[in-house]
Amino acid sequence: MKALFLGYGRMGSAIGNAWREADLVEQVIAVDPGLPNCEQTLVYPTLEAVPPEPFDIILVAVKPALVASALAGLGEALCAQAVVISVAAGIPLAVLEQALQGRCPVVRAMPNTPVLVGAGCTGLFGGSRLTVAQHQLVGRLFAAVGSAHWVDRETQLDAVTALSGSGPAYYHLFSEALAQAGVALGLPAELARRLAADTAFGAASLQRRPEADFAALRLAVTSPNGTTAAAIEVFDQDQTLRALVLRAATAAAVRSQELSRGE
Ligand SMILES: NC(=O)C1=CN([C@@H]2O[C@H](COP(=O)(O)OP(=O)(O)OC[C@H]3O[C@@H](n4cnc5c(N)ncnc54)[C@H](O)[C@@H]3O)[C@@H](O)[C@H]2O)C=CC1
Ligand SMILES: O=C(O)[C@@H]1CCC=N1
Repeated sequence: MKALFLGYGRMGSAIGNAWREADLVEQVIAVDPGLPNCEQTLVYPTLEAVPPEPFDIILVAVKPALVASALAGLGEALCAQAVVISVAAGIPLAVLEQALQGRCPVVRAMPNTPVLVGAGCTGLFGGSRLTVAQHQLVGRLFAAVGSAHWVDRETQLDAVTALSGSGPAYYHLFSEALAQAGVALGLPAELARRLAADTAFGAASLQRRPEADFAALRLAVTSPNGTTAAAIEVFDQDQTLRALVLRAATAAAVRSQELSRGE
């Protein structure tokens, strides 16, 4: 299987490298005017420079404002047999289909950066022209680099973006804050960083067990009148943390909706 990537920055290269390392695609070719040739990926500066051979998958991973123009330049020779996948936040199927003028079926995907280590999660929504075989292929491709989840309504992708698309950054911010707190409490910076990362990994591993209940996991750490209770009381005072998380996720979803209106 051959894959063409339009845009090979952080998200494009994370997916392309992961698919190639998992042997899901035999050849990855990218178009990216901002990159030199990568070690295992042939990178062309423009679409016109790509030899006119058909691809099975064409994944567009440019910034949302550039998606329509990047797709408009896709010639019949490249996309005659392809499924086009857009990972761009907010850009609606209707805009993607219009840019392609019906040349191929389209899927919207909202992955996240942990696809790079096979631990991503991706929300998917397919257009009406997608065949059952193509639906299965796209699901398999994203499941192979984490988990893949089809949503029923396109608008749900705004919530997926706010939760798991942007979500890794929330956890990284929390780890930054926790490591800084460790240093403030007297630990060497490297030890604080390591403890924060290992704690995030350990807690996530417990959360991913079948039937895991997040509240029960929290209570299992929280001895009555103990150290955790003292910290949780600060986080949960007047629902502070939960209210903040809701505000932050809502801001991300609203931004996704704005992007869909071209704002
Ligand atoms: N970074 C993330 O965690 C996630 C990003 N996304 C989406 O992925 C898309 C790309 O985001 P990032 O990878 O973070 O940005 P990025 O800036 O790292 O990558 C974008 C790449 O597109 C290239 N580019 C610009 N114009 C181009 C053109 N006309 N043709 C081909 N390539 C072109 C740039 O040189 C750059 O390397 C965005 O639409 C974003 O919404 C989706 C999920 C997660
Ligand atoms: O911040 C962004 O717009 C992109 C989409 C989800 C994660 N990064």
